[in-house]
Amino acid sequence: MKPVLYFFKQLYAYSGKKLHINLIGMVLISFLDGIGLLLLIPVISYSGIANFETGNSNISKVFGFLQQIPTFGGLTIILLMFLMINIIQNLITRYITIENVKIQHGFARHLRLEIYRDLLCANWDFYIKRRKSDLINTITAELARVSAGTNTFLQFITGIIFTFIQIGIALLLSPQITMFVLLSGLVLSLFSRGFIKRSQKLGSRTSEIAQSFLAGITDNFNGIKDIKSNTLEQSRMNWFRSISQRMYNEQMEYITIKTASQFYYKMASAVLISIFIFLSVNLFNSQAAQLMLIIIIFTRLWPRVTGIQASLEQIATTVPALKSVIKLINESKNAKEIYELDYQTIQPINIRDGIECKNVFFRYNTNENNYALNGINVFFPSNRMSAVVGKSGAGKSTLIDLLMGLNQPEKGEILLDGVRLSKDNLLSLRRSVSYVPQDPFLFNTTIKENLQLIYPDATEDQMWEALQFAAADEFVRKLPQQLDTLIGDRGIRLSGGERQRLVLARAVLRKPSILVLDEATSSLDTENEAKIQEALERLKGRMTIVVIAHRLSTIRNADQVIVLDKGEIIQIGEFGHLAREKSGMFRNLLGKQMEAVL
Ligand SMILES: Nc1ncnc2c1ncn2[C@@H]1O[C@H](COP(=O)(O)OP(=O)(O)OP(=O)(O)O)[C@@H](O)[C@H]1O
Repeated sequence: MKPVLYFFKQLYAYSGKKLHINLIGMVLISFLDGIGLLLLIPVISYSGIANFETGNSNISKVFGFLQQIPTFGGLTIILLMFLMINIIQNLITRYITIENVKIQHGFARHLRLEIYRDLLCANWDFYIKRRKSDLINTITAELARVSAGTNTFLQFITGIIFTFIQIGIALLLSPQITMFVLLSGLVLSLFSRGFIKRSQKLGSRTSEIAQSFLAGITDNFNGIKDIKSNTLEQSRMNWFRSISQRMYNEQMEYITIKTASQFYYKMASAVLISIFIFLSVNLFNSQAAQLMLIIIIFTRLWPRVTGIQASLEQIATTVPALKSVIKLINESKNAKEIYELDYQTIQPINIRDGIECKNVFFRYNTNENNYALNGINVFFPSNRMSAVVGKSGAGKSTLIDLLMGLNQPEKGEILLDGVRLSKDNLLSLRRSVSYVPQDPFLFNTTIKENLQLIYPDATEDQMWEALQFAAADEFVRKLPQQLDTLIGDRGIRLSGGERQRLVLARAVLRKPSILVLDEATSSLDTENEAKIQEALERLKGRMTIVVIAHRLSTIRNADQVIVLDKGEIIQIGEFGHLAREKSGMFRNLLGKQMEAVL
């Protein structure tokens, strides 16, 4: 129940006045509905089907005034009232339906925006601990279920209000019959708790299957090349078949529970009404008028009771989705690192002396003993090129993630010109960094728009200059529409090297003061690598460059080379100097690469 309350509070905070107006509208409709129902009685009386005796009964008191009106006029008045009530009732119903949909979708949009903003503002650690497909699933499928749940919840409130007012009217007409219906409803609701529990369990399974489905599909298309080249189609098809079957079973189970509970209620209704009529006629000698009332009250009140039950079951299936959305909201809020998205006004940092790692320790999992970085002390001088090398898993990417403030040291500190890197200067640092990752990201749009992504105000001349720097101008000129050429999903229409050069051009376009390259030249041929090397050489005095390189030839001109092994710095110095250290790992790495080339 807690998650439902949480969302109700959120919904209330979001819709406020609108929800009040809707509630008043619902009360009005219920009253009008009740009056319409009451009017049926004199109509029946006039028609002569049954006679509601005058006297002391509640009904005769309500309709006593009608006796003053001549028969023909009375019926006309009643029918006109009936018509008016129906028109007003339907107009309000239409208004409320539209307003409820507005509340439902408006609330979903509000939640979506909030969650997306929180996700964008969450730190890197939040992302490395989660599957991307789970995040996608929560903000798409689970949120859609929450939105549908909001609708059910609004229906539930409507149901409750209607029921209470109908109960009031029914009590006015006949307290005994109403009490009987209510007691029966209560007894049945005790039996139906099982349905609600089963619905909730089913809802958890729905969430879990949807999560696995999206994760599997995402992996499938991300790894389609591997699937094709390793003939894994058959096994993927088997996986797909099995998860589709689970989805089918789950839908079938859902409909089985739903129809079972509805069947149960409808049968109970038929049995109860039969018993009641039987008892009324045989034991209490009720008249036609009373029997009419029994049927009217039963047929009006009972569907409300079953409607509430159906809404409760549906809300129960939504609870797991509510829980996972709440979890995501809380976790992303706890991982907040950006407090104001409009950070264009934040000035980039201009590093004068350099960036220093002082006794830095970092591990990905604080429950484990393994440190990815273990007591790192190093200085990256400004406007110089530093290269980080080491075997796979040595901690190179982790180190530059810390330099960019993506992760924070567990112990020790990162100093920018002597000032500790903290949340106060984090965005200034990020605004001065351009980063080229191992697996660079290109949008499925034109080259121009991909370049503008980093620097929206760039002129075409500046773009060509950046492309030339990255040795990418030649291939872009050869493309049919040059800068306006569409490059396909994630740049798939370009070769690996072309993609890398384009991303490099994008990185230098905004002339950052810090350029971080993670394996940025790994897909380049020797000729283009040499061009990049020259370009980096030209930039050396103008920006601080940090390069991770497996291909050691790229960093031949680096001002300092940092050799990492198992999270520790084991060598540091100039390329030539390290190359001459006979027992050093750098020479070893270099030797292995030379062997590979030969
Ligand atoms: N997200 C993560 N969660 C847990 N451990 C991680 C994570 N990323 C890296 N590690 C671990 O931290 C250590 C350093 O990894 P890192 O990626 O920094 O190495 P690297 O030198 O950049 O390797 P490579 O050259 O293969 O990219 C490795 O032992 C790795 O398994």
